[in-house]
Amino acid sequence: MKIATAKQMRELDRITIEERGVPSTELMERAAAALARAAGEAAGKETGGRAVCFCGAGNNGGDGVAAARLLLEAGWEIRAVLVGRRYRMTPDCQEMAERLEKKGGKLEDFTASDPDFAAWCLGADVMIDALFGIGLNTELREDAQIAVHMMNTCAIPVVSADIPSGVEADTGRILGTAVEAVRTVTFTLPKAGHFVGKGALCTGELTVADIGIPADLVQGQEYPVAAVERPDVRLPRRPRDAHKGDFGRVYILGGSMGLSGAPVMAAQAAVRSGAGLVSVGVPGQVWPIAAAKLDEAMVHPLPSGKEGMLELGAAMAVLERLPSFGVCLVGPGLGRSNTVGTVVRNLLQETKLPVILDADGINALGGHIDILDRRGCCTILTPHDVEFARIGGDLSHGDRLRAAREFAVEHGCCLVLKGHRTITAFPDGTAYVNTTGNPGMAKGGSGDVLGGILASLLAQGFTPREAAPMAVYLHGMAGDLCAAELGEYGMTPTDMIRRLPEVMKLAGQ
Ligand SMILES: NC(=O)C1=CN([C@@H]2O[C@H](COP(=O)(O)OP(=O)(O)OC[C@H]3O[C@@H](n4cnc5c(N)ncnc54)[C@H](O)[C@@H]3O)[C@@H](O)[C@H]2O)[C@@H](O)CC1
Ligand SMILES: [K+]
Repeated sequence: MKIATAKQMRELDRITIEERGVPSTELMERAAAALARAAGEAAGKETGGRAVCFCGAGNNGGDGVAAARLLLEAGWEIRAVLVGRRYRMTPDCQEMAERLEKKGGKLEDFTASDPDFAAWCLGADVMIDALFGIGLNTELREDAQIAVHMMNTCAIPVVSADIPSGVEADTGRILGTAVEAVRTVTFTLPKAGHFVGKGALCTGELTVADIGIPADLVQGQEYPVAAVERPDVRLPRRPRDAHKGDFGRVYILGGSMGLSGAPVMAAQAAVRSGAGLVSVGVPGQVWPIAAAKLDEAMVHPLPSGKEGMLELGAAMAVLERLPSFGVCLVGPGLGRSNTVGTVVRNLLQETKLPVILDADGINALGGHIDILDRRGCCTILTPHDVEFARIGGDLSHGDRLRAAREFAVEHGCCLVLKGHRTITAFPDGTAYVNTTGNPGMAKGGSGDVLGGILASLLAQGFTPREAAPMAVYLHGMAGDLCAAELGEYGMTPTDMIRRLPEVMKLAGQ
């Protein structure tokens, strides 16, 4: 699903109002209707409930005031409070306050210390958060912070208008504090803040309401960022006359003494996600272990030193084999040493094959990012935050989406920034945010499984743009199946590999 920026939303609203002649209050009424409906659903009541609406002075507040009126008309007891200055109210917010008064309601001033109001709130069925939407641009001030605190500390469901107040729409950063909603009703298109950063944790269940922005306008814009959801992932039916050569050859370079499981898991994941042939190169000392664990994948020993890590000669041995492969995954369990780093860098410089760099494969680029820059062919990096920092990624501003996109553009690579809501960014500045996965996947070995799935999809002929977001989604889906069956604590990456056939089957339907 496409994701719009706050700027794009403002522009869509503006054109609709100024050029298409749709009154802004009409848009607001539709937004309010969706909001009021969601509030009723969250409360489990169509009528007779009690709702508190916290409204800001901007148009997000206007949505809240209008929703309060709609609930009042539907037989609810409501209290709507203005958190902000009356003289700052936008014309549409004022208009909605007048419409509320005409129906016998009132937009009161929010008084944080009013015990009667607090007591009334405690008896509410639902709270509506309409403090700030896409217009939020600075940290919340004290009165707004108190209102957010009230919403977050009462055990009453909160429904947010457009985006939980306090969440920065384009980044998901929290500006001071933010509402933790059970539901968010956004308008026209979702925003990045619903999916990334802490904003993703505040959003609750997200619904997107059509408020009457003309479809041609919505479709006429380019949206560089999208969320990957179930309908976006579809595996084609395999040709009936296919043979194993049609589904590609994956080469995996990994393993070291003490890290023999990583290349094994990557290879098993590659096999389980459909690769035609999988070969694994590991240091000689690790070879008997890896070979004993792998049935379908073919394992061969590479020159290795005393510590069970690759020796310099490994680079040439691998390079001789690579021409018959479609993709090379470098890194799972390689370990860190100067020699390993040199082997990885030699490979990157010499092969024209698409390379996925994971784990210690990424670490080998620390201080040598020029090698990535000079690679004229496809390189996909799959770092977590620490690995990302080692190769110069900057997350200090808290905007993961921007960091990933900037890195991919600057270095001309595909970057898969792993974590909650993994981001996949491309050199043209586009990016995808994943929506599957759970904390049960935060275990050693999980990344090896992702590397294997990604290598497998690339070998099967999917382009990096197709393969990377899809691999991340399928990996998360396997994790979600495990969490549902086994729970987040006990599930393992090996369990995820076992669920891959089911995941691939579901994605093919
Ligand atoms: N006609 C339109 O443009 C529509 C707008 N809609 C709603 O309007 C929202 C956008 O409205 P606005 O642009 O008025 O902005 P908001 O209502 O999101 O924010 C209100 C205003 O508060 C000020 N502000 C920003 N940060 C602040 C802070 N920390 N403390 C105090 N004040 C702060 C800003 O000047 C901003 O304009 C959307 O999120 C959506 O909910 C919807 O009603 C649909 C139609
Ligand atoms: K809001």
